[in-house]
Amino acid sequence: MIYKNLLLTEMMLPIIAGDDVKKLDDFHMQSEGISSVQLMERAGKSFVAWYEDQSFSSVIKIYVFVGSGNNGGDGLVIARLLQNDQRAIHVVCMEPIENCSEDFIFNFSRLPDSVEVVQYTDWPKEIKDDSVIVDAVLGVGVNRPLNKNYAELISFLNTLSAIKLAVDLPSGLPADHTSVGLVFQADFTLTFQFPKLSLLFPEHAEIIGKLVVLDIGISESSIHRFSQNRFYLREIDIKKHHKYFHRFSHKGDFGKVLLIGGALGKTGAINLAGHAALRTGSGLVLLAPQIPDPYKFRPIVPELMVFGEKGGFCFEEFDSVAIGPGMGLDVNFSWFRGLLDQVNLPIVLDADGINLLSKFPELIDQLPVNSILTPHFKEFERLVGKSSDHLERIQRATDFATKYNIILILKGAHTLIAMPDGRQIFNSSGNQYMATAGSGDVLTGMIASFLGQKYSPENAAICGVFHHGMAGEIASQSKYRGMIASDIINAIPETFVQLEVL
Ligand SMILES: NC(=O)C1=CN([C@@H]2O[C@H](COP(=O)(O)OP(=O)(O)OC[C@H]3O[C@@H](n4cnc5c(N)ncnc54)[C@H](O)[C@@H]3O)[C@@H](O)[C@H]2O)[C@H](O)CC1
Ligand SMILES: [K+]
Repeated sequence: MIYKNLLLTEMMLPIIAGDDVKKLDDFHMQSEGISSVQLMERAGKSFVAWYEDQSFSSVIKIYVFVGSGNNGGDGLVIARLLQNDQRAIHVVCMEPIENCSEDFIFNFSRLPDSVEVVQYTDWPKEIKDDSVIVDAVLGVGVNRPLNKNYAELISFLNTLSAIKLAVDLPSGLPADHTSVGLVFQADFTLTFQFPKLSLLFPEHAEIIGKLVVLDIGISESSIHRFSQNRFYLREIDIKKHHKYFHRFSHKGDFGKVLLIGGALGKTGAINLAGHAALRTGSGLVLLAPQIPDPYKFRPIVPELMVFGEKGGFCFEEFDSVAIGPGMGLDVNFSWFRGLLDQVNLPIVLDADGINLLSKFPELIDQLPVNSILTPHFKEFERLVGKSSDHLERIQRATDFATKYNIILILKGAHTLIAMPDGRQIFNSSGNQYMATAGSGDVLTGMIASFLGQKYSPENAAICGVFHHGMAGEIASQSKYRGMIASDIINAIPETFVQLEVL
């Protein structure tokens, strides 16, 4: 355990390396006194429990493809548990049974006669579109490129429009790094206990489909023994990162936020950030648009105030400051350096605030400790250079966060929060509909709001990222691809209601 200052209860679900899964299973089995067959049974059961809840559970034909290891063993448990009078289950084995793992062989012997079994080499390669395909060929044990039969099978399955489910990992996908080869293309990936790192990579979006993490009863304390520095942020983690207010709390406790940005033509950005800050609970929000006559600026809602005074910002009057949304790059170096010189509390830096750091890298060192940077991939690339893949990108994010003692939020699907102590936290909330103009400005406003409410920078980052994703999920339930950033803002209050953070 490398983060000794954190209690187990303060930590999130660790994402452990594929190579450690076997060690984790062994440790768990020893400490809980259960056998590997029992653990495999739990994996199969959790898969089937999920399956029976899906709209496609009424499909009659199910094909289960099994490899020689324990992923294949899981497939056999699934085949047995799915079997009933209404369904026809076909198991296709990639290897001769005698070459398979012990637990595979045991579960093979438990298959009921009603399950039809065929060797891949004898299989006629026919599947109707109204079938379900369960891919239990390879899991975390994949250790070499696919041979001819495996490649042929996966290429064929990928052409079909049947519903495709991957057990633990889409076959062929390595657990911890980017795939370069052929991989099963799933509609759903049902992964056991914790998401494997590669399931969080944008390169694999097309092959993972919808990601579901199934609990198979391995305790978090067992998983923590193998934890390195990667965690998965889920709904159950959020409550403990929040502050609570009481009847006697006053406007000051909820914080006074200053948002600097909004050049001509881009004032919407601070409007969105400001509105989001209010909806996140800020007491007072002032917008400082970077236009010739700030008092001509019309805030999006009357609760927003405008900061238009000449002669400096008096940062000590504010509980939090965010710089960047819509600010533009037409900013002079000494003005920007002056801002960073004056401010002595952690700030949020977004968009053009980050682009300015790329333009004037000598200012990176001037960021107050624990400041929060929220780049998307392109802004991050401008800051640190191109990464060859997501694995390299997240490493660079961590290097940056530790080197400069800041929190770096790398926005995207499964947004990464890179902490200055080296932890990498991957977010679970959010969806594709959030990729819309102004979504990032909303996040900035939310994080600035939590900072202003005197959350620690770490908690402000965690709560901001999670609530933002959750608000996106809520808003998209009725808007789908027509969702806009303002819809995300309007859904923020509902996130607090659903999480019972009141
Ligand atoms: N705690 C858990 O998450 C549990 C996971 N379970 C499942 O077990 C697999 C891992 O099983 P393992 O036997 O270690 O590996 P695989 O089944 O993925 O594959 C190993 C098998 O395949 C051969 N192989 C490797 N690469 C290739 C290739 N390119 N082509 C052909 N064959 C290949 C290798 O030689 C082995 O023979 C995990 O993913 C879960 O699904 C447990 O059931 C419960 C606990
Ligand atoms: K699989």
